[in-house]
Amino acid sequence: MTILVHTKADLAKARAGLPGRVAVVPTMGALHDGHRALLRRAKEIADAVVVTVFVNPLQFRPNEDLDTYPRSLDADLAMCEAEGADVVFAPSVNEMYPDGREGLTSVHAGPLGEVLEGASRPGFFTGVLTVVAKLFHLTRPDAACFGEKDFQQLAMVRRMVADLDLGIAVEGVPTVRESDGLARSSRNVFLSEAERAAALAIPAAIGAAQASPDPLAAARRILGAEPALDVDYVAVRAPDLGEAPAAGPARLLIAARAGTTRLIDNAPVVVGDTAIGDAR
Ligand SMILES: Nc1ncnc2c1ncn2[C@@H]1O[C@H](COP(=O)(O)OP(=O)(O)OP(=O)(O)O)[C@@H](O)[C@H]1O
Ligand SMILES: CC(C)(CO)[C@@H](O)C(=O)[O-]
Ligand code: BAL
Repeated sequence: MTILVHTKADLAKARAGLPGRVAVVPTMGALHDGHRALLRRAKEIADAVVVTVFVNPLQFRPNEDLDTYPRSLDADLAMCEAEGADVVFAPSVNEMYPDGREGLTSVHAGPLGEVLEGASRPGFFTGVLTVVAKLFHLTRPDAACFGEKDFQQLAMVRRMVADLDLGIAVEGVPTVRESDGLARSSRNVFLSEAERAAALAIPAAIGAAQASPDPLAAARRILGAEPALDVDYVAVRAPDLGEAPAAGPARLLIAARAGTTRLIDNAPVVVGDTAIGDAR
């Protein structure tokens, strides 16, 4: 049976009763099959699983979708129950930030926090890392599961855990997709039929990039052919998100807006592999 708690005090009591190794799955709720994969992985690598459900205001800019972000705690709880999670921590904003957010001590994200998502959403990674650090302290996990869909976030959490010697095993879970290739995302519910059709240019760009010795050009070509998609960035970087290699394994990362909905995706690619044909 899954225990639902809303306060840090009740979380501490529930945590004290958990046996063995504990894995945490931090989420913003509106759980879907991508989250389900994280819950299942957590179950495999630990004896007990804590899920956090918190739409963190600290990582939203004033013009972003904090107020409209989907919230569905009852359904989230049902999924956590079905997947055998032990505890769900769903705090209020006041519980997490009782002294408000002005002047809050925070985790500085470093240079990697300034590029890609960090360039498009200034302050985003400070907001993410600060709340993740708080959630780690509150849940005291041995392991934590994050999705590769948010690839830069996964890299930044790994970096924080290493730099601050947090001693938590960070587990990356591959991106779960719809049958047509679109990455599962809580924000997909906002897409109209036409926007959703346009969004398919993102997995199409990934497919073309993976089949080309010049992944960036191939992805740009596909994205550029979809006028209903407003591309924020398309980039090839090293697998650790450093500078792209001249040749060899790399990561393609895409962010684009379909209507007002911002979508991100990424995948492994190989730069300069002349053995693979270019799908023009
Ligand atoms: N399709 C997916 N496959 C694997 N992991 C995912 C997927 N979608 C989300 N996750 C992971 O779930 C965790 C919680 O993410 P979050 O609650 O923000 O969901 P989300 O679908 O990414 O929402 P949004 O896309 O609106 O930001 C993160 O570690 C995220 O990477
Ligand atoms: C890690 C996280 C739960 C922090 O709010 C959020 O960024 C998310 O859901 O990916
Ligand atoms: N999934 C990352 C959280 C966000 O977009 O705010």
